[in-house]
Amino acid sequence: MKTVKVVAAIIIHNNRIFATQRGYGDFKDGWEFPGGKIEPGETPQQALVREIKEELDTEIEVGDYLETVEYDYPSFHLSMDCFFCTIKMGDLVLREHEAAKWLTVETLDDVDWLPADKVLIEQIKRYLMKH
Ligand SMILES: Nc1nc2c([nH]c(=O)n2[C@H]2C[C@H](O)[C@@H](COP(=O)(O)OP(=O)(O)OP(=O)(O)O)O2)c(=O)[nH]1
Repeated sequence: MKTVKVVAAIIIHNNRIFATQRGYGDFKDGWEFPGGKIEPGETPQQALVREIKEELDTEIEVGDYLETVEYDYPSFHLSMDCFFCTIKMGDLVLREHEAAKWLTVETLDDVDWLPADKVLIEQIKRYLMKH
């Protein structure tokens, strides 16, 4: 099975996390962390800065690494590096996503996360409670 290498931004602001809803494709309407595929020659951090600029017209600072999610979808294996990020400049304009929400520890479970993301949610809650 082919492996798709992805990087995802857990954007944090005032103790809230930015979740986005996919606007197209196989996972349309699922909720995710913004990001995308790492291109050849890029570090995960460089890919993340590029993706967030493209998708949300915003410059981010990539901070703490959380974990790499390994997940088998029916047609590919996903390997997704996840980093906490903060906003340097920009207003998170939705250029590709159909919706977005700022979620708190209490509301993090309220959206329908993509299957691979579910394992991350408990960890993010713990992180938010510690910081
Ligand atoms: N960005 C992101 N992708 C995720 C998450 N969870 C998850 O399973 N994925 C999957 C969905 C996609 O198959 C892949 C992300 O790649 P992508 O954002 O470049 O996907 P895409 O379908 O838009 O691909 P493309 O049109 O650019 O080829 O990872 C997540 O939290 N964030």
